[in-house]
Amino acid sequence: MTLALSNVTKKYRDFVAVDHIDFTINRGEIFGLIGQNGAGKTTTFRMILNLQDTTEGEILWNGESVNNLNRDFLGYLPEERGIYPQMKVEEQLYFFGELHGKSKKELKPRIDYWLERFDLEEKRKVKAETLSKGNQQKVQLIASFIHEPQFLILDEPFSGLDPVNRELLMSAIIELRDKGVTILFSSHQMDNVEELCDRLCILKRGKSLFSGDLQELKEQYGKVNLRVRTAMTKPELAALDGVVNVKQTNDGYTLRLENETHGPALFERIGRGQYIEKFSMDYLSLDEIFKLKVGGKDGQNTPAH
Ligand SMILES: Nc1ncnc2c1ncn2[C@@H]1O[C@H](COP(=O)(O)OP(=O)(O)OP(=O)(O)O)[C@@H](O)[C@H]1O
Repeated sequence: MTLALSNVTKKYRDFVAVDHIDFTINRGEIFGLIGQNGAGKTTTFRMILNLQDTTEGEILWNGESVNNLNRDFLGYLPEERGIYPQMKVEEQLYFFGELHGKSKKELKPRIDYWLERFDLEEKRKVKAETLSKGNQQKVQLIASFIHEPQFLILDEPFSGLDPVNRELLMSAIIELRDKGVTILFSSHQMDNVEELCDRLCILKRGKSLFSGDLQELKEQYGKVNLRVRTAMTKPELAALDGVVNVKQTNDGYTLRLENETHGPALFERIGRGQYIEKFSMDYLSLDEIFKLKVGGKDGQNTPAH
């Protein structure tokens, strides 16, 4: 159950929206596709969904071109939300399940389960338009996988959700993954990508800047975030050897280092042999790496060591 993109390219006349990208997503994996607005994510989804042709390259599901497959193997939660406002919640879910060839009998227990799981049981008989935005989103998410697809594309599934619903969705997505569903996930909120994905692809203007393991990406940059609580002032910290910049936080300072080899010497200098309440060397967050990579000229920004 593998999705494999090789050399996938989409041109609109002379404009290259997706430029020779490659990645593979394995069964039971959540794979992140990230990039700024216009980077080519939706175009990539549309080619996987076979709603658009590739200009070059191929997209295979278990070794077969997606062009030759019936679309029932996949589910899609698009970024633009759309449910039928006049339809009742449960009618809506039956409708989407039946579109993919499932019977009412097959759908009933799944609909019961997911409405209960998403705290929507008492809303099942109400029209979708009367639901709050977050509840509409939960219904749309259920609709995207009610036919139990093997492969699921989730585009910004968390936008507009409160923290409790975010957690609910997070655990539902993990549950689907654990059942063996292959998931392609996109979000502009990097903390969500970081929490869910082990592997990812970063797009910039259609080109892949990175495709692979998130931990390996972090290791390329090293533990260059030093979080410290100290009586030293910001200018004093900024003047230390190996420190690129200093940010004050509500819990001390975060120092960006040239590279992690400066750690021991900084520990000596900042601690001065005294007890030190907080001194931790951390990897950059995905959000920080994304800004460095995508903000770099033509994506050529490389780690500082
Ligand atoms: N039908 C089209 N004709 C011409 N250009 C298009 C067409 N569809 C998309 N594009 C262009 O292709 C590029 C990639 O668009 P795409 O929608 O894939 O980006 P995205 O990464 O999904 O962005 P967002 O995060 O804003 O949703 C953009 O520059 C867009 O203007």
